[in-house]
Amino acid sequence: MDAGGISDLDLEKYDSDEQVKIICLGDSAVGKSKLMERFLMDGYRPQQLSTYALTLYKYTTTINGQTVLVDFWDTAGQERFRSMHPSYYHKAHACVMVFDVQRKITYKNLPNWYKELREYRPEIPCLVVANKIDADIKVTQKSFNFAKKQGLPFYFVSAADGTNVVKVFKDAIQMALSYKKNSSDFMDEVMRELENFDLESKEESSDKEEETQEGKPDSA
Ligand SMILES: Nc1nc2c(ncn2[C@@H]2O[C@H](COP(=O)(O)OP(=O)(O)OP(=O)(O)O)[C@@H](O)[C@H]2O)c(=O)[nH]1
Ligand SMILES: [Mg+2]
Repeated sequence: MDAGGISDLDLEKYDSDEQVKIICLGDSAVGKSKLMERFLMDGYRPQQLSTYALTLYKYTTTINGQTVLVDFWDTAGQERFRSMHPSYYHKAHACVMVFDVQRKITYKNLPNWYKELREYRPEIPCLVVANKIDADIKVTQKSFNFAKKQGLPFYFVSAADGTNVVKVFKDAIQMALSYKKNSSDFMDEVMRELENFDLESKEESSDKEEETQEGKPDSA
């Protein structure tokens, strides 16, 4: 894999018709990287290491005779940070949100990830993915209602044996493309405008004003 240069992080490119950006969210160790690797290389190497930096996985496909370049964005250690840098969401066209069926807490955290996603990208398609079903196939009989409640597509998958992995990512690409075609540029325009504001000013105004010590003489 090429190391990639700074141009890989040039977000302007996502304005062109044939490029889409798909992000992946979810707690640490749910299998985000393994799912992408499975899809892209159609191989699976169990590995304990987690990814500590941003990884861009590049994928090229042809849809309706048109070449489409897909960038899958993967980042790691998300659990520790609880939230992502805004540029991770910027100009994303679809999101794959992953939890681990073997660890309930990763399912319980989905609403947090979803809330943050919607703060930055109110409209993009979001696919909910229950990973690691190979470890216990019976979990597919359990109901995970979060996706249904939010009206999101839901998939049982396994990066280990490949179940539904291609389906999820192909669907994600399709949805990203149709989002890009059909969404009015209006929302992106608004987001761009908002980003010109100092993001912190939002926080300041919602915080209670700190008491100021200024001008107070030291009491001796
Ligand atoms: N049994 C099983 N194990 C899996 C599956 N997918 C991933 N794993 C294992 O789960 C662990 C975490 O997988 P990663 O892909 O590194 O998880 P991640 O979500 O990218 O984690 P961070 O990079 O830390 O955010 C690894 O040990 C994988 O081998 C799966 O489908 N089934
Ligand atoms: Mg990872």
